[in-house]
This record gives sequence, structure tokens and C-alpha cells, in this order.
Amino acid sequence: KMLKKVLTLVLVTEPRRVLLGLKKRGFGEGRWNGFGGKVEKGETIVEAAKRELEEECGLVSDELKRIGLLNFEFVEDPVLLEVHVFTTSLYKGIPTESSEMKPEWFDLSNIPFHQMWPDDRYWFPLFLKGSKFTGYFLFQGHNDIIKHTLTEVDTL
Ligand SMILES: NNC(=O)c1cnc2ccc(F)cc2c1N
Repeated sequence: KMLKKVLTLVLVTEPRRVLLGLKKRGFGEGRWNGFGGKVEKGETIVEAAKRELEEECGLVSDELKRIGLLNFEFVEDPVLLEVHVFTTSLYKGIPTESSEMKPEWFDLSNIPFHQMWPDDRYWFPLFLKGSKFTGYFLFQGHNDIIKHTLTEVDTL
């Protein structure tokens, strides 16, 4: 049976901008990501999302809204990544560079898709128009999507 890893992804927004972090090392290095990571034992998924947001860019938010559930698989690696996507526009703090991430605001009309994971091109438009979504993306390597599904949903 396929191993499953539960991960979080947080997108912080302002009226016309979204905060992304440039991954400085490790997995996904050199790509602009949302903030997030693993869910530790004994914490809920939303607690993990809140923790990772603070660890990776210094922002604290108590109002993370669940907007998506994405499953990622890599043909070379039999682990399913179950990614719980959150967004917030209510937070405290100033985006601060960490050892992992360099945060920057991007105008919604200028999202750096060419420097992001390729699946973002598919679901960001749903996120930006306020839809909830579920999706599955099968990767070959880190750049090619060889199969995907993406559905707008009323409830996650
Ligand atoms: N903003 N998008 C992300 O942060 C993102 C998108 N897709 C991914 C696919 C596989 C993976 F391992 C990580 C991501 C990811 N961080």
C-alpha cells in the first residue's frame, strides 16, 4: 500500500497580492512556494499550518481557511503527498526571511509561475477566484505532470 505524507501549504493574501517564499535549500529549492511543511505527531493539520507559517516567514495567523486538498505523486517515488492548502488575509507580523525561505509579495497579475511547481498554473486561478478545490497531480521528475485531475468543490 502506498505510503502517505500529510503536508500543509499556506497562501497569505492582501487585496491585490500574494506572499510566496523562495525555497533556499532542499526539496523544491529555487521555486516560489506557499509556506508549509510536515504535520508532526500530536498536532492537528491546521496547527501544523500555523506553526510552519510562523517558522518559515514569521507571520502569525489564527484565521487559516481551508481551501484545497491536493495529492501529489512522483513516478520515481512511491509516496503520496497529501497537501492541505490554506489561505489567510488576517495575520500579525512582517514577512521575514528564514534559513528556509525568502518571502516576497507578488501582484496577482504577476505570479512567477515559471519559477513555481508546475501544478500551480492549474489551481492558482481557482484559489484566486475564491473556489475550493481538490486535485491529483502525477509528476515525472519535478517538472513534468503526466496526469492530473482538478475539481472545484463546495465542501472539502
Ligand atoms: N505554491 N505551490 C507550492 O508550494 C507547491 C506546489 N506543488 C507542489 C507539488 C509537489 C511538491 F512536492 C510540493 C509542491 C509545492 N510546495
